[in-house]
Amino acid sequence: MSTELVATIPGSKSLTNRALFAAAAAGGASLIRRPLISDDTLAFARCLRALGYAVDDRDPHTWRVTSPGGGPAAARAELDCQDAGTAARFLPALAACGRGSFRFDGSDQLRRRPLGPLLNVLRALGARIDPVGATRDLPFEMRADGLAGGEIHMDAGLSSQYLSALLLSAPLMDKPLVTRVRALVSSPYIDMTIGLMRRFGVGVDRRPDGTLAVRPGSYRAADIDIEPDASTASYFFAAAVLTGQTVTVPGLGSGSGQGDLRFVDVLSTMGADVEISATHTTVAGPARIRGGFSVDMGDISDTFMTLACLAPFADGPVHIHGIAHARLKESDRVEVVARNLTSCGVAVETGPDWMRIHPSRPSGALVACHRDHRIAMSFSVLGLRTPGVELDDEACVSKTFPGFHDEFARLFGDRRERSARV
Ligand SMILES: O=C(O)C1=C[C@@H](OP(=O)(O)O)[C@@H](O)[C@H](O)C1
Ligand SMILES: C=C(OP(=O)(O)O)C(=O)O
Repeated sequence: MSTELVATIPGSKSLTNRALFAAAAAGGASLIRRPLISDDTLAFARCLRALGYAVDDRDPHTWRVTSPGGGPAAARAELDCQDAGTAARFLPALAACGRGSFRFDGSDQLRRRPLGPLLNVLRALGARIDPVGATRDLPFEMRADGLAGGEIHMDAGLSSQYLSALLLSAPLMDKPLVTRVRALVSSPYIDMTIGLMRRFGVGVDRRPDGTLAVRPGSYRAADIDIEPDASTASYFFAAAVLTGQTVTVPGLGSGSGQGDLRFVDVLSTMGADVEISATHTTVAGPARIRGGFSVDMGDISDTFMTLACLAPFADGPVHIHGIAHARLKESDRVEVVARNLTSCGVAVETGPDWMRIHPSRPSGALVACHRDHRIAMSFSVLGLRTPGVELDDEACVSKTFPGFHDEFARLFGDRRERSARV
């Protein structure tokens, strides 16, 4: 019989950091309710403070951002983006709208991630950006004197975050910005950016030729609620499928602005019973997990690892494609998932932008997380039906969900008890 479990999922990282950006650029006081409190959002808030914005994150339920509006007031700042891709992509575009010298850096992991296409556009719009030392992108030194706007051409095949950064900063530019991009990956995040900007009073025109246009103007301070993180919810929905239970996530429903909620469509293909209402999403695990399908996860690549850890239990192979850009995240996720699945005795094949997982009976292994929160959380799902799965770095989940292991254990039992039951 299926037990109904209600998961408490913290706020969306992507919405929290976009809201922080817009609130900083807006004149007045904005309230961000139920923000995600994790390494990535705290790093973003600290960087905004370094740029001269007042971000009060003392109340865990409601963050308050107070700003005169516009680009940063600071004339000099050192920005440590830590591991946060959103900080390293969005904040250079904000800083470039100010006047001053800004040095950007991040962790070793972030230094390996590409920024080139975005930095080249910022240069073309007026920022001077020089690498520090022999590195490719981060760390770099920026001399900012405002951004001109105008029409830009960019390749967004490595990350959609470059385009989100330009759209978010566009109202602060001198002239209208028109963006013409090729090869856009992770496109639902652009819809999220446009939706969030609208909530702060800024419109983005979608033109029939596929370009996006934003006029100079002002963000309006807002009071917004952050919905639970859909990528994080994927581990709990996948756990429902693996354990044959029912998991509900309140607050994540049909009005969600997060593309990763589409992960539940993949679970439905696997036989799960899925209900998305206005107020919640519920996934009930099937009696048999169906495989034998191919799925393009290019738009929702943060959830491909969740699927890869569920796939060995399906009754046919699962082919995942469109995930080349997932090699450029916290780790080379295609490679790291394949190696860890292989260590667990799962038959896997990979190519440049795909992975095929064959039905297997996984066995326990020490999972190499590579400081990648999603590797830790995805393999925790595999561990629900695999005794002896251990993570070499449990703490790396703090990038997006510091309380992950507690919430997982509260719903599905402690790992050792689970192993004894399997
Ligand atoms: O804009 C965002 O908030 C994000 C966009 C995606 O990155 P890419 O566009 O690099 O795929 C996603 O993987 C990341 O977790 C968050
Ligand atoms: C890719 C991710 O993060 P970011 O790009 O925001 O660092 C992620 O959270 O999986």
